[in-house]
Amino acid sequence: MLRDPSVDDRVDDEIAHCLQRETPRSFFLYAGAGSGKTRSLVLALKRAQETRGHDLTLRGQQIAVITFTNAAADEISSRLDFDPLVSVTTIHAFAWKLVRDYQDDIRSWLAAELDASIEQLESTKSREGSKKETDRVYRLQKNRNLAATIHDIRKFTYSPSGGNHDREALNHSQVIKLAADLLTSKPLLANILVTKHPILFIDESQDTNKNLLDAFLHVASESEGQFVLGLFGDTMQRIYNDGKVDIAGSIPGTWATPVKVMNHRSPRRIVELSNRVRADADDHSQTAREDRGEGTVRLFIASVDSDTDVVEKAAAATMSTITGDADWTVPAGDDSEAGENPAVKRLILEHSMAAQRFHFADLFSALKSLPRDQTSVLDGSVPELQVFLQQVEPLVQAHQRGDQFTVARIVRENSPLMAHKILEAASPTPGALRTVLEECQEAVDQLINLWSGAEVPTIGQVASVLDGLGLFTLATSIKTTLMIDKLEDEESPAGEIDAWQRCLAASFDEVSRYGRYFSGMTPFATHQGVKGLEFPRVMVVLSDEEAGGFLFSYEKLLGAKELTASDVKNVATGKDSSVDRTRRLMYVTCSRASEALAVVAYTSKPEAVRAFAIENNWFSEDEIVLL
Ligand SMILES: Nc1ncnc2c1ncn2[C@@H]1O[C@H](COP(=O)(O)OP(=O)(O)OP(=O)(O)O)[C@@H](O)[C@H]1O
Repeated sequence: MLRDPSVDDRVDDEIAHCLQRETPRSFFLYAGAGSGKTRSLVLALKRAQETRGHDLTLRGQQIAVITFTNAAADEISSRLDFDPLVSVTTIHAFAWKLVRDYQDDIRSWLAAELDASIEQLESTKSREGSKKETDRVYRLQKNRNLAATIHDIRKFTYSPSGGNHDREALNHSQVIKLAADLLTSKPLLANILVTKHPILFIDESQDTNKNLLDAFLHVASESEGQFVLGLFGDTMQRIYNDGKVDIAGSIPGTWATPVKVMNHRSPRRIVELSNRVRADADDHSQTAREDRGEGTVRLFIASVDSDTDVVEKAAAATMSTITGDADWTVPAGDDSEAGENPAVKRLILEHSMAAQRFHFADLFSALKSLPRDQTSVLDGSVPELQVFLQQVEPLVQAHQRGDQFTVARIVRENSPLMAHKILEAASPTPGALRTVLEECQEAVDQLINLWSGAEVPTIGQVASVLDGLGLFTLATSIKTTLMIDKLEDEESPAGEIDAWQRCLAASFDEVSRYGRYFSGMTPFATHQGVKGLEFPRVMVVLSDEEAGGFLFSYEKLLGAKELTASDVKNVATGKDSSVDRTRRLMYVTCSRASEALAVVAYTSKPEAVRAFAIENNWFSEDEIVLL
């Protein structure tokens, strides 16, 4: 077995060769988890800076890099000392920069899109009065209005950070589709791309929008010898549906296809498990570095109806005993709960599983029932809750640690009461100001008083006190809910108010926990959210029942549940099946661990999962613990 850590250095040399002016060649890098793809990407850019920087700059050309997130773009730019030779952007920003000057083309494209959409909406009527039908009529009208006036729009706009809903603003998916369509249909635009950016790298290419990726592949094939398209990524880590299935199968024979084999992140046992998980999807197998050691993996199997706190605590304790690493458990005497042990990253499939484990489930399920777009609920930015998260919570905490300076600052900066009282005092003499401060202090005391009993107050109790005192500004929906509560309306109110009533009935602790979870201050992360990251101790929690989705099924992957007829059909026709998707997710999660890995599987058939794990050589008998 090859275990020389520098074995993949030749891959970097091969990529550097592809970038030379005399021998430009597109390439697709085959590289699995932890193989140092980012390092190879940055190294390639650095070499291009040295060999071609001067020449490209003279011609006003730039190397372009497309990343998956803004954070990744910043990281790469900073590693290159923000050299203007390299333009690093997300896909949306790149697409818009490419097309924004072609306003007439944008207009014709949008007009054609609208016509197609109108035609489709006209031919798909639903039942009169149904939500679907109301929605259809609304969209039809909106599209007809826009189509009728599109020629009056002087300039189309787009903002990668979103938020602009004006008539002339394009949305995220339109910008991607527009760029893809124009790149394939307008040779001029493709020429401009190639002239401006003779080298284009795409990071995380497996999750890059398939239409746009196909457009870049088209440009690369038309401009061979003048343009280098470099694809980085790992097909086994494709986790969004937007990505292109089987990129590897679309790579022309003229491209370079270097392969990295070393995993620099994980110890031998974890690399071996990742190889096994991957083996049924393709034949890429990795080698672990000698100096990463042996590492530990365990599969804990529990029945679906188990108490998750008990199971996961027991799994962590067992990991601690086996590895001799005390960080798997919270030390005795530490008052943080087991679920909050920051040393163990717990990977859950859905936010609701974190809500359950981190105790904000009542609030979260109430928020999820709000009849609105769920984006803010699922990223922690629900506007109505910000007063609790940004004002009440820090104020109470500052008070509890005796930091009156911070309490005063929060009130001064945020309280309408303070501003209002100062205005009321006709001439703000020092005496009048003192009175204002005393009144504010009284309001703060009343708020703090809610925490003096044995019980933490509910969100509703806090809101009610704020409402009465005017200390901080409450959102209208919360004020309305409080008012309805006061009226003691006999009829159960529907929809939004009902959801807010349930939110207000939750303990204030839940809102703090909700805030901490979404600001990344807990050990929980979702399976999809940890792409690209690594942690020493990882606990992967598999629980289809709790996740409640239909896209993934660990029960099917682990042999506890039969494939459905459509799964069988998908497999037979080479289509992506739920087992394929789940296997990729399992590969991503397990390969995050750099020291030890615990997989906790909740299943309806513990024995079947155990048999599957042993038969497929994922885990040996003594690596499996039935809980
Ligand atoms: N040649 C190398 N020598 C030493 N360490 C390396 C090397 N390449 C990468 N590493 C280290 O290995 C780890 C994994 O690297 P990196 O995160 O870049 O891999 P990746 O291919 O992007 O992984 P993934 O696809 O799993 O997110 C990092 O800690 C990185 O610092």
